[in-house]
Amino acid sequence: MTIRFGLIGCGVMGEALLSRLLARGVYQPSEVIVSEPLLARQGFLQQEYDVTVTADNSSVFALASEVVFLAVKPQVFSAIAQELAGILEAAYSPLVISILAGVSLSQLEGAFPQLPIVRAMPNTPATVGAGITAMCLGAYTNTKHQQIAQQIFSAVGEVVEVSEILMDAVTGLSGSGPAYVALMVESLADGGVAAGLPRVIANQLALQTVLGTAKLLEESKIHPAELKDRVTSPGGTTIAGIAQLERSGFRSALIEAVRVAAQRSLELGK
Ligand SMILES: NC(=O)C1=CN([C@@H]2O[C@H](COP(=O)(O)OP(=O)(O)OC[C@H]3O[C@@H](n4cnc5c(N)ncnc54)[C@H](OP(=O)(O)O)[C@@H]3O)[C@@H](O)[C@H]2O)C=CC1
Ligand SMILES: O=C(O)[C@@H]1CCC=N1
Repeated sequence: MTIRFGLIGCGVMGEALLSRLLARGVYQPSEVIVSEPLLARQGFLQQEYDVTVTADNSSVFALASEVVFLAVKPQVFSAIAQELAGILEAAYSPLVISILAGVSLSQLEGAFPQLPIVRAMPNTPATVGAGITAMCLGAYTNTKHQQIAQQIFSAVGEVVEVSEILMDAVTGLSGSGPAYVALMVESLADGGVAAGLPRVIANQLALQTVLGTAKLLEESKIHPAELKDRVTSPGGTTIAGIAQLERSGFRSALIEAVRVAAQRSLELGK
């Protein structure tokens, strides 16, 4: 079978995408080639997913007919672009999808001249099919490329299309956001332990509180402020907790976290 999908860099996000694409049957293992530098990691990926594995990024470009998906760290982007520059003319003209934080369409189009490019920002809940991806389309893309990217990211969750100028803000919010939420779950559980709960129970209560609240907001479509008001009894426990959160700058901390992460995304592309 022809190789249709090439993945350059199969770490946390690459593997999350790969496993779901295979599980959903978007690509068959025989249609996929993956490049990874470490022998041990190559062995694992080959065994686990039965895909073709290589250490040579140029083979990915030479063999993948439909999509080349870049999932390396932004810091190695220029090295990879240099490495691939020589082979681009001889290869197919695959759709290049990049999930590299901060790396712009113009940088990608400079590295892969005339190729259709999609810049995207998924997030780690993609691993369980509950991610959200924002994407924007490069100058050489057409409807078919848009559909391919939609199909790939739909396999791991929701997809929104945004203009490129918003991609750094997306990165600061939904790209990095799972880490903020994980920190919150951990801290809520720690608070429970501080208040006397056994750790296992505290972890379960914290996780389900975040999950349940997200589900309630999603299904009821009520504004978060309204939900907060519904929980907050006059003179009760919740308003005491909220007053403390406000004294500690909780909202401002989250607003600044997203803003600073967006700024960092912008810097990573420089
Ligand atoms: N983690 C996240 O939540 C998200 C990450 N992203 C973006 O996804 C990209 C990947 O992030 P993440 O998966 O977390 O990072 P990882 O470090 O987990 O994955 C990157 C992988 O690329 C491999 N690699 C390194 N150099 C090369 C090379 N020259 N050729 C091929 N493969 C190489 C690494 O191998 P080794 O480890 O041996 O160096 C590693 O397995 C980043 O650009 C990031 O901005 C986007 C959305 C969310
Ligand atoms: O921390 C990072 O740079 C990457 C991008 C978004 C999530 N992780």
